[in-house]
Amino acid sequence: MAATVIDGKAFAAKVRGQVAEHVDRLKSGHGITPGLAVVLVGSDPASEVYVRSKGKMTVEVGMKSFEHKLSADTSEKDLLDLIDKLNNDPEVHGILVQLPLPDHLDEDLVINSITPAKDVDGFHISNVGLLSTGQKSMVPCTPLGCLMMLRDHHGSISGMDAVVIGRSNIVGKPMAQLLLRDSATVTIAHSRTKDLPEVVRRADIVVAAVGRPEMVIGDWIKPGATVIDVGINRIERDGKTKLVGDADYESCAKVAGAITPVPGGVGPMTIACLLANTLTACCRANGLDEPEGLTA
Ligand SMILES: NC(=O)C1=CN([C@@H]2O[C@H](COP(=O)(O)OP(=O)(O)OC[C@H]3O[C@@H](n4cnc5c(N)ncnc54)[C@H](OP(=O)(O)O)[C@@H]3O)[C@@H](O)[C@H]2O)C=CC1
Ligand SMILES: Nc1nc(=O)c2c([nH]1)NC[C@@H]1CN(c3ccc(C(=O)N[C@@H](CCC(=O)O)C(=O)O)cc3)C=[N+]21
Repeated sequence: MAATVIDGKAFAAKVRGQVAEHVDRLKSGHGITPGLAVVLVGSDPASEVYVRSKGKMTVEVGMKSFEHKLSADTSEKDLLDLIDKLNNDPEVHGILVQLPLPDHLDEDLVINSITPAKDVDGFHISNVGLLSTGQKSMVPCTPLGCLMMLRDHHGSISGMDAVVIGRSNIVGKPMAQLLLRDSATVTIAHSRTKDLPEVVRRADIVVAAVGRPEMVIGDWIKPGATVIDVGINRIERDGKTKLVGDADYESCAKVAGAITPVPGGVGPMTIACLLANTLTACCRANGLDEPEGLTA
């Protein structure tokens, strides 16, 4: 049986529709417009495309979008000054600093200078600590998007065996925390994991966040398992540039019960969750009820 394709693009459109309804209500009922500031340092073409599409969708759901493009040689002080300004700007409810930053900038220092309440990426140490202790926090967008799709597909993931491949601070680790919070039995695999195929074969849920094109193959997948493919890799094939995930879609889809495609899976959900987090941040900042179903 071929796997069910989890349509992240359609799901993301639905989430953005819900966000837009809430934004409407905030505007008409309270005279408040949520605002998202995105900071891009340097001119990586892939990042520029991504920042532009975020800006477009931010405006589409009725929010204010503030884009700050800084040159690649921006000093740490100038970047920190900008973040300080955004931290204190009442029109800005969410701040995202596009990663990775150029090498001369200290990523941890920069991220931790964002006011936790405006940290819509959920990368600030304070949000990381809150999430891992089960307290209310800002939840990282990519893992949140993955969790929404898993909950939607399975109803509950309680008691399921989940393997997360990758242990980065932005995807792997927060993903594992969220799966654990929903009572999955979680294994985190990484480059030092012994016999990765065997570890993956035990999983009812496989989240691939490795950054290696089509590394996870069908032979590793337990029949009927759900494959969530976080990978975004641009590769050359037949003289064309192509976007592929960290899972080999063709072979995995033959064995899995459900799978997310690339493009059209986790990526669009990430942006939808960024908008949902901005809405949540705006509601919290104004002492209003948080939108239901849009937070973890
Ligand atoms: N769809 C979306 O919205 C997003 C997609 N991405 C994509 O997700 C992927 C992962 O991103 P990110 O977490 O930032 O990547 P990182 O490079 O920060 O982390 C990759 C992780 O994969 C592990 N790894 C690398 N090679 C292997 C291997 N051969 N076997 C097992 N584990 C391995 C690394 O292990 P170790 O720690 O031991 O080095 C590391 O923990 C990328 O393709 C990225 O483009 C990222 C963010 C958002
Ligand atoms: N502070 C920070 N937060 C991030 O969340 C963050 C970041 N930095 N740096 C880069 C990564 C990557 N990322 C993506 C989000 C959406 C798509 C996405 O929408 N992808 C489309 C395709 C886009 C295309 O065609 O290029 C899809 O998968 O369908 C991709 C990648 C967020 N990241």
